[in-house]
Amino acid sequence: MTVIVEEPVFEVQENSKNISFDTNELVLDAGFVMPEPKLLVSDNGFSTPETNAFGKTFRDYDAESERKNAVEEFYKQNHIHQTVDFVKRMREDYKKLDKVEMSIWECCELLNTVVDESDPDLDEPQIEHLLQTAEAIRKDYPNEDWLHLTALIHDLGKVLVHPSFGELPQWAVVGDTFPVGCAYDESIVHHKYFKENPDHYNPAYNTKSGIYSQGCGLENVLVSWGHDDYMYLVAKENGTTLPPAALFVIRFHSFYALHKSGAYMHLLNDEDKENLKWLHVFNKYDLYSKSKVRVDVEKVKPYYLSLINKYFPSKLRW
Ligand SMILES: O[C@H]1[C@H](O)[C@@H](O)[C@H](O)[C@@H](O)[C@H]1O
Ligand SMILES: [Fe+2]
Ligand SMILES: [Fe+2]
Repeated sequence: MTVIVEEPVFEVQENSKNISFDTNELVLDAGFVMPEPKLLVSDNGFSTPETNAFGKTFRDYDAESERKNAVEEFYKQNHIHQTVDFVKRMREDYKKLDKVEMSIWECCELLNTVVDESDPDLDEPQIEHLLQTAEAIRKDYPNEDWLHLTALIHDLGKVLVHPSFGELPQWAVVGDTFPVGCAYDESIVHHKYFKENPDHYNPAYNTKSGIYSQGCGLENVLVSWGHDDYMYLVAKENGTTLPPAALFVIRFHSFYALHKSGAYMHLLNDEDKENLKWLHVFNKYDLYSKSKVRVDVEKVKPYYLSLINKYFPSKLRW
């Protein structure tokens, strides 16, 4: 599907500081010119902070903090209730997109009241996180406007907690995601609570590949239901012109067992492996831009409105 013009030169350097990126280009047969992420070391890039706004290291689910117990209780509920049946039901219902009609920006504004109970690193309203991520990535990738918009919208699916979107409980909306229908990898946060999930005892679902086959492609894998898959469906069904890598990033950005721990690689196909490179880039900004520093919404709004206009219809079905 993709034609590689130059050898990929991307590599992930987890612990590096002050890294920025340059790009080579990939040409898609669909006509979109897809850049290839390339890692360069420079002094101008986004530097990843050592600690979060609470003085702890990022994604430390065991550190004593004011958020620890609530986050653990969130994952307990999430791990007990995300089953194959539940995911299938949610996908069926939400792919109808019959709940609401609104623009992307209206949806961003709706997130100004939503605080994510699964997140040990942030207790700010979600609109802050969207803008912080987008502005951080924009500095390092000034020419990749599709990536700026991807960052702006990646968490919009969290509106599922809103009454007009079905008012789903947080365990069905936020938090890390993982495949259902096969064994839960040990690297998943608070893994022990899967013992209370009925699928854990189903022999069809509890082997390494479960109901899937080697290399089947993530497209064919059911992933726990939440804001990622929902926003992917919304973007795709409303005919976005964002490139495939953007849809992949939106759909799998919470799948930390894959993009951080390298689990479930046996389910990926070649296209997934290409797209994963952009997800690694994206994750750095998604995670480490979380802070108490606010973005001036009115100042940046015209820029993001122009991107929304470029890649989306003015009103979307949600
Ligand atoms: O708590 C967070 C939050 O819900 C994010 O939106 C999600 O993408 C992350 O995977 C998760 O760790
Ligand atoms: Fe997210
Ligand atoms: Fe995010």
